[in-house]
Amino acid sequence: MANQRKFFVGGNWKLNGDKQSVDGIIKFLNDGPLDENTEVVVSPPAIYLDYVRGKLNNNVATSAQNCYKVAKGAFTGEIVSAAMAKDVGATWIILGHSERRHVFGECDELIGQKTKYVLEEGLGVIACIGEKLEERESNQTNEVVFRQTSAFAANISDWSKVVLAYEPVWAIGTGKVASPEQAQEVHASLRKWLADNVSAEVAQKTRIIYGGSVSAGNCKELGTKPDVDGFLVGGASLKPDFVQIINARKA
Ligand SMILES: O=C(CO)COP(=O)(O)O
Repeated sequence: MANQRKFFVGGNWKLNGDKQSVDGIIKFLNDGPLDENTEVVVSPPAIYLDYVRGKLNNNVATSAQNCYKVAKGAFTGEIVSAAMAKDVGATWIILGHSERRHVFGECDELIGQKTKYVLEEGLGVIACIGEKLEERESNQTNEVVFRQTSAFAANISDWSKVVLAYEPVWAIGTGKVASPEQAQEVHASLRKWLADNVSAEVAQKTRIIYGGSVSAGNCKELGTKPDVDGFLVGGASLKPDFVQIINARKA
């Protein structure tokens, strides 16, 4: 029996775009057509969240790429809290992205605190995990992704608001996509981890999406795997190819 999980495709724009290019992305998303069976979320740089929400059709949700762990206060230079993202119409926050962990030094503890706060604000969390190349090569993939998932899980009371994004660091922005078998293997292990450590129901219902060099060319095959419930897309989400990725499961 096919699973009941709705396919989920997120576009993480990272630190890219200006009003002109953002208008181009909004146009191809509004023109679509987008598969109604796919939940679509785009994550512009925080400064464009309000602008994008104002122009984008309602069949695409918006997300911040990160946020601080409290709603407001004396945190000069922080760019967005979940409360502020919510105020401009966002419904999701990406947390624990590889670039937050490895470029900006965010640790599991801080990511966990952010997770708790975002869920308390009533927003969804796209919870990112993934191993580095040397960790994969020394057979530590499961150990790393289980540790990262566990730090999220300790702060999650309602898994219906969470999508788990497996993004192997070696595949991000490199053009080296995980094979469908590699993605399926880790996703299946993560689902088993959820069954063993959270509950069978959460394991069955939680979307586990794949990120790392997803393209119009490789999305269909990845999307045939039973535990791949969608994608988190970087570079290709800035191009019209993103529509093909959203429609990956359409015949
Ligand atoms: O980091 C990613 C999405 O969050 C993946 O980026 P790329 O699709 O550019 O490899």
